[in-house]
Amino acid sequence: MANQENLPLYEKVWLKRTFQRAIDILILLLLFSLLSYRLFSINNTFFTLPWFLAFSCESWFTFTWIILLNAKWSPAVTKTYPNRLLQQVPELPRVDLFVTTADPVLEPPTITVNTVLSLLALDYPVNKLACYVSDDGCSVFTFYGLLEASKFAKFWVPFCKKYNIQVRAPFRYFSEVTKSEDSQQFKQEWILMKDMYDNLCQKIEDVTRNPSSFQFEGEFAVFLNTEKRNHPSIIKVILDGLSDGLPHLIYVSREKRPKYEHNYKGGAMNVLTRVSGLMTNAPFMLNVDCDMFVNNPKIIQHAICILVDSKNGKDVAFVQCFQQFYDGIKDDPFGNQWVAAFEYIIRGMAGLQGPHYCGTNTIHRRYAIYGFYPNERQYVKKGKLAEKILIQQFGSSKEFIKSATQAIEGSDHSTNGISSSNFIEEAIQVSNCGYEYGTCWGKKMGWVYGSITEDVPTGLNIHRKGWRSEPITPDPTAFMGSAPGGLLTTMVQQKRWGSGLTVVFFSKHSPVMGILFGKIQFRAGLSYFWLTNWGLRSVFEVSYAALVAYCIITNTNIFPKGLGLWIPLTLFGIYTIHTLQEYLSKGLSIRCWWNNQRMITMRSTSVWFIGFLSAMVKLLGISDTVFEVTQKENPNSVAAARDDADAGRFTFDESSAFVVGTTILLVQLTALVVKILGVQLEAHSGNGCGIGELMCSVYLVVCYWPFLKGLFAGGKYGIPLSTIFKSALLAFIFVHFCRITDTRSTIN
Ligand SMILES: O=c1ccn([C@@H]2O[C@H](COP(=O)(O)OP(=O)(O)O[C@H]3O[C@H](CO)[C@@H](O)[C@H](O)[C@H]3O)[C@@H](O)[C@H]2O)c(=O)[nH]1
Ligand SMILES: [Mn+2]
Repeated sequence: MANQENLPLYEKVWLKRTFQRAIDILILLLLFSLLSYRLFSINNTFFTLPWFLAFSCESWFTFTWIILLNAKWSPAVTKTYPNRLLQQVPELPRVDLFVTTADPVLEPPTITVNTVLSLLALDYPVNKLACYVSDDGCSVFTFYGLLEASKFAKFWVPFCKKYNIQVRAPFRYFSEVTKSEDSQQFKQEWILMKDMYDNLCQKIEDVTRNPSSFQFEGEFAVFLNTEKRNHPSIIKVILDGLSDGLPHLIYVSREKRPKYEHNYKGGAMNVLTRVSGLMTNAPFMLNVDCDMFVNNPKIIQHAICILVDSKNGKDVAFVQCFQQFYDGIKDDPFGNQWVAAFEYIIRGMAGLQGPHYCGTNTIHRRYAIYGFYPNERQYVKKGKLAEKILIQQFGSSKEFIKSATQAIEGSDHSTNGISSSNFIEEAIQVSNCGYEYGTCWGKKMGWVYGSITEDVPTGLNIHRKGWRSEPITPDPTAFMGSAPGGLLTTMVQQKRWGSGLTVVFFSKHSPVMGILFGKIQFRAGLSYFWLTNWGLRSVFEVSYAALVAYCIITNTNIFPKGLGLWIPLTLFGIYTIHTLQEYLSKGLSIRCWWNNQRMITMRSTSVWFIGFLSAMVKLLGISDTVFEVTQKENPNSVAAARDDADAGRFTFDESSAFVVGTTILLVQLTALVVKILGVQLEAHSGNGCGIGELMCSVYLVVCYWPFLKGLFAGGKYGIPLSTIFKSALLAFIFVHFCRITDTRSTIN
């Protein structure tokens, strides 16, 4: 006990994964052999378009493998010691809590209410917390829900603390029943709480069901005649942090006007940063999406261990918690629970400069968000910032500049001291559309604009200044959220990532620029490619899929024959065993592994490709991309939805998201039919299509099996005729193209 003061608040433990490293290397060697085979097979007959395509794609796959191998090479786990915190730190720092919501229909207010309740009940000194909710939907129902929730919180928070409840999001907590060993008094209070919670949900449900009968009076009057994309700033202090043993709770709906870009979530986060800067100005800020409730009430203490550690914490800009999901469908049919990716990639990045910023479940250092370098504070102090520069950087609000200066100078334990009477006035000013005009917000500091995956460039902008980040995985899990519940929602989300990440790849925030002109370490920058390449990757995967079909239809080959065929075969075999082993060793099932494998193939040959194309259209300045919010199920009905027969089944609609996938499938089917019927073209000089091409094509059809079933099924389980028609047309054009290019080469 005596020497507790010298003990670190957190430690990094390196993991040994010798076996996996060996397999990774083996796969790399096989990839190199395949490339060498290609090079050695160049001669007159082989230097053709298919050869060139195969060589480019395989070079790309090798490059991708190097990226992955590098990212996974030195995994680490970060361990935190919150018990030491209280002994070493005289006073815990303030933390501002940010929640974003954007649409009361796609994100039912009950979800946001539950997240907020779990935040208000955090195990952290109440006077050190303030919760800010950004509502991009400008919905009176969200506001109403929060207002009602704040009344319930007066009972809920003390109840959680009295009985040391772990899960403090009521919908989740009440989904379990009380145990027989619980005391009588507890049971009584439990029933009372449950009644109150049910009552709260009922009230919210009633108003959302009958929007027309809502009375826009008193507090709610400002919402009258507002439109989602055309309204003034609305800021309301719901809880003032002075009484009731509850943190501040502030509702913020920033101004929106049709002529102004609002920059989606990034814009909302920057407004929250400024509004909170005025009021509480905490040195640290937690940000969560509206569906990510707190599952471990001690999470802030864990994160603070890292951020205030005097030895190793000074250059940590943010602490990232894994995204984990509740009530996930069994065996992850849509591949959106990300268990393996987090385990292998994020842990790997932890051993480098740190994980990328995932957009939610993150505790940020305000100073880093303000665009400074890790050791810049000392210079700032000496130099005294000129007012003119501050206005250029932070905008014209004098009060905000005062607060920012305090944050920069590191007077962590003081608030800005703005009086509550002029707070609203100033807060409205900093959340107006025009405020950021001519400032550094969204460019050099804060949440970075320009991509619909705002999180990645924002994290890159921080890492390129030399900051590090740390992941934490406390037990119990820090936060839990809802994964997309269906195929379409998953595909829409993946399309957004494919598009947004491509834009990042080609922007000045790309990892290449970070390595060349910033302070991103080489290997950390390389590991970022794993993410920013998602869209780009699809171009090669789609080309390869097309190439295989082309070979079968025109009776040519790209794979070696005879002994040489063993190279791709071994590669495929070892890769399969390797990924399977990764899943099994994480306790995941074979089914889950397969579901993920086929989803990886499906998304990278369909929606990522659409995302890539839309990013190109945006980069060429033809049209902009839109952030499509992920549909969240009403928390009170999730469990029921999971039980119904639909859970995990593939359902389709007319969305363009399905056209590319259906085309890929039709093209492969055509190729296989051509082969089976024996109506291929005559092979040139004995180099006809072989077993390798056929196996690839069959593998693709197996991956696309749910689509194949969809071709024949009816109702929502079937692919709509219009989609099939569009895809058939595209497939026909492709097959026709194969035939004409081949005739030409025969004539030559
Ligand atoms: O104009 C907008 C659009 C979205 N959001 C909020 O952004 C969050 C994320 O949106 P969601 O539709 O849930 O996207 P997901 O694909 O589930 O989110 C992942 O990907 C996003 C970037 O694409 C990140 O911002 C998220 O943190 C990350 O969880 C939600 O709280 C939304 O309310 C806004 O505040 N304003
Ligand atoms: Mn989400």
